[in-house]
Amino acid sequence: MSLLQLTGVRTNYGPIEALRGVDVHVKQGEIVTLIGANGAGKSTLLMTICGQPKPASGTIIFDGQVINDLPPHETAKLGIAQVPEGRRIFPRMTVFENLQLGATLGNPAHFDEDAAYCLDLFPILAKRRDQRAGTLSGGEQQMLAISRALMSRPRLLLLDEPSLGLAPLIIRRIFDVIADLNKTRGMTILLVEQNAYHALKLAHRAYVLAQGQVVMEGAGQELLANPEVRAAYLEGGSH
Ligand SMILES: Nc1ncnc2c1ncn2[C@@H]1O[C@H](COP(=O)(O)OP(=O)(O)OP(=O)(O)O)[C@@H](O)[C@H]1O
Repeated sequence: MSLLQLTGVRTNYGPIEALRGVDVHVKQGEIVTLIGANGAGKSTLLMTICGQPKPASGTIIFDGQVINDLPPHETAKLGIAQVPEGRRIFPRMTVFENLQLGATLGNPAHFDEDAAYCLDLFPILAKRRDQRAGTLSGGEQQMLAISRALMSRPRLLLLDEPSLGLAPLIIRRIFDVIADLNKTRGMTILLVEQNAYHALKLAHRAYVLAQGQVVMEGAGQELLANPEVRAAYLEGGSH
């Protein structure tokens, strides 16, 4: 059974139909990637799962429960954590305070262990522990955003364009960590990426979204080798 199952999901912004009947599922322990051009609806899909905006129709089931009508704080309580595009860390708070905030939904008994885990995962954050988050580089902020999400021990991690605007070396580190979280912690991950090469390489399965609809799906490696995918999303890209 899938941990997450979207069936016929439609999401509108007023007259704009951002999702037009999307079927996507994610099984426990999988990395699933969504790729697609700007405006295809990828971010809307992640946000709809979290509860804002709400789907106009269709069904979203998480661990056997229909979550269509749940607001973001309720989906977060169920174990869905999102690292949004643009990171949205708290710039005036320190690195450590950001981690503390991320842990508010978690079990306080796990705090020390989880903070140590994150600071070990990204040693640069340990160095910057008492520094205001707004003074970090883009890559460090992304590492903090991922760490903050991990502090609640999510059952499903949603990552929206984690490589956006980062240098190639940092991108590699971020993708290594995503792979490692999945391998060593069994973390289930739904990843939205413009960087299709890295994202498809990493994914067990992937979907291509265009104009609010799934137009292709398959194993990550299969889509990576697909001539249409290569022409549309890979050739000329930086990887
Ligand atoms: N808050 C909003 N209000 C109105 N329209 C929106 C809003 N957010 C997104 N849209 C529109 O919904 C459609 C899907 O946008 P979305 O951001 O989900 O796409 P995306 O695939 O994530 O693109 P990008 O890679 O540029 O973030 C686009 O037509 C976009 O202009």
